[in-house]
Amino acid sequence: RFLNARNSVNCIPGMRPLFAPMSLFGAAFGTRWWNPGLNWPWEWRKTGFFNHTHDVISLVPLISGGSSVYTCSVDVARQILAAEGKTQLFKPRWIAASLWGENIVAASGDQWRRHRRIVAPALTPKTYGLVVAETIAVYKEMIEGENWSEDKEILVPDFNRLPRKIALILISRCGFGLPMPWADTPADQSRLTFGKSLTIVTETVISRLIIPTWLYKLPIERFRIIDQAWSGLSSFMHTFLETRKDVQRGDTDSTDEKQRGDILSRLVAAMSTDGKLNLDEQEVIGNIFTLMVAAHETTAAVITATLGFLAIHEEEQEKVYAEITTAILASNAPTLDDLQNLPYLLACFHEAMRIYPAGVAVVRELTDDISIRIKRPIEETMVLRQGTLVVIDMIALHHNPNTFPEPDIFKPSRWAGTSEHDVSMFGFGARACIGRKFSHVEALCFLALFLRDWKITVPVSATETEREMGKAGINGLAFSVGPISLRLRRRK
Ligand code: HEM
Repeated sequence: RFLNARNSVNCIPGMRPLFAPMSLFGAAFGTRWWNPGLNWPWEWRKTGFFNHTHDVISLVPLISGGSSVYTCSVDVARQILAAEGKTQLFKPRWIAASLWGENIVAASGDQWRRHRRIVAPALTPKTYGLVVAETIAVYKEMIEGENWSEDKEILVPDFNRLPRKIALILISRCGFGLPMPWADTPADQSRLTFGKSLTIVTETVISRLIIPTWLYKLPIERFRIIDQAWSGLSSFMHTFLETRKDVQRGDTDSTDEKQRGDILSRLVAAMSTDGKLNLDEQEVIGNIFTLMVAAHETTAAVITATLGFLAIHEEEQEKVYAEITTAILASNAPTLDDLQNLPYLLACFHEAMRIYPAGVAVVRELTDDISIRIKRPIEETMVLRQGTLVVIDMIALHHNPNTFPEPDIFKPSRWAGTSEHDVSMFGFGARACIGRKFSHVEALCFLALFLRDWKITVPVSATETEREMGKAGINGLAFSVGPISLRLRRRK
């Protein structure tokens, strides 16, 4: 079995652990020398890929799980993903489709093209204008909801929960027209709210993929709540869908609703469209869920990381503060145009995302042989065989000293002059992130408001905070910094 598996990855050198990372035992044992576990790209970021001397390695498990090929090279990633849209690349089926229904993230080939053509036109300047307006509103709701209005100085433990809440509210309101409030308390105490259900569901996506469903039926309180969240979320989504269908059929008088043109409107409209741009109900549910998860966890994780780094690096924070006060001086609240005048803040956001890339792996299955040129350990052509599972390891790639010298150091200036379209943390080629602009607008607007009003510091030493951030891992489907505490001091 082992020899066959090794041959399937063309005998490329690499790791030979007992279990594949994405398998029940592999995930359960965590990262050990004999078991990479789910978090190995982070834990071994300094030494992986034979100390970054190899562009491509293989991972062949000795006992269970499939083999795969990993790359840490931007150049190799671009070569592989250049085949996107042709027939050689597929998303593995287990990625997301099995949980909720076919969707833009999980689909391949013509199916993917159909989903992308339906969803992409919903992300327009009108949407981004709404993101700015709602970010300003949610920021105020946060200050009131957290009772900070009168405070001069505040210590916020587990700061990570705030960006998570903000990002969830923003994608719900701006993408799906769901008026999610800051205070998320259920009318009926025995039921979970939509926000709580979605949070639990996103936190348990990976375990849901790995652990058999019958285990959740055991009389264990934690499993009962998880099960309740999954079934509750499903009925919430069907309700949203029915409501929006009524609106589009004209059963309600709300002109606002009818003119919305958001992601949900486009998905629902696709249900009554014939031909190539049609979606069935399960596909609409699949897309709602996937977009909500893809949008909120990623952006939230990077906002937290950005604030963590700026709290540690006061001199960078002061540079950003000077930029913010100049850029939004004229107005009390930033506009979409003002956000273009915050290049250094954007560079800080990108640098935090490079160190903690929220989209942690880009995974494809090859349906045909592909030849690639590699540089390390020697320049040569390498053939990746049909059937190979290829993982573009976004942590190794963004910590590769050959591409990013001194990769552990927070250095926003390294992004100076990079076009925002070329930022590798959002993926490559035809399937690069559809929400890049959404995430930029949301993050810049929130960070500008927050850093304009508060000077942030770390309550423990900088080294200790970096260590807290470094307890990073996959949270739901996004890679995210560990929980951090921040001290806020009002600027004026
Ligand atoms: C910091 C924030 C974000 C990061 C780091 C990020 C990262 C990524 C990456 C690396 C991919 C490529 C995955 C692949 O090729 O397999 C991707 C795809 C995608 N992202 Fe994002 N993303 C972010 C925010 C968002 C937001 C805000 C949305 C929605 C509004 C979104 C929706 C999507 C979708 C739908 C895809 C799949 C596109 C396709 O396959 O055609 N993402 N993202």
